[in-house]
Amino acid sequence: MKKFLIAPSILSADFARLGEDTQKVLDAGADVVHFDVMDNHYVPNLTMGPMFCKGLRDYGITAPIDVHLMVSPVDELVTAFAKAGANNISIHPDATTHLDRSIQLIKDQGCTAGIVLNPAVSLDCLDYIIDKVDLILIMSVNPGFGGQAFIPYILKKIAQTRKMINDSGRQIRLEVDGGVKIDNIAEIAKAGADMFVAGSAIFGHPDYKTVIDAMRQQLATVA
Ligand SMILES: O=C(CO)[C@H](O)[C@H](O)COP(=O)(O)O
Repeated sequence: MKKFLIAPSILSADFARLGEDTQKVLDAGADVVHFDVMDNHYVPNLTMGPMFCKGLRDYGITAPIDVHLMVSPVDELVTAFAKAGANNISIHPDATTHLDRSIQLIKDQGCTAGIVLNPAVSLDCLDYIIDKVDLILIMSVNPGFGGQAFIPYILKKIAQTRKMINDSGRQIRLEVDGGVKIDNIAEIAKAGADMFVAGSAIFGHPDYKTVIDAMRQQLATVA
């Protein structure tokens, strides 16, 4: 298993050329496609549905697609995104009435399952669900928009989550999303993250490879 994964958020990609831009960021060395789904209900923005995910597969994108559902309710879209080619689907505990059932639904659809915690949402539910998830996504901005600043108190939350994962003895990815840049990625990794979503930092630069290489150089300094 690769130690660190870089997952560009295509929320910041060129939507008029989504397939081409996604392939370009993968060719530049990205590991995973991070796919942000917003419903203008759970979050105040509206983005992409399952047809976009299928469109990327039809275009020829073969990399893992990591779907972050910022929607409520979740279950119908879980099924639709699994059919559309998602590999991982992550959901917010406060967006579904029956979290355990929704996590099981993701797995029954053949995907890995992630749980996402907004900045001020407690880690408490992990006590009950950690044995069933493959990924924990810690939001380091309030969800809804790219280009926001990393919230500093999240570093402590990442460290607390890392301890819970290590104590569980399970292989669980610890993903961080929001305000990840070249100059803070090492600090976020030192706190315990091993998967990094970056939207504006990568797609806002004219040369994606330069940013991804610089991020990997920073990660190489972390033991
Ligand atoms: O989920 C998100 C927002 O809800 C985005 O993935 C996230 O904000 C990444 O964008 P950036 O790297 O520009 O902060």
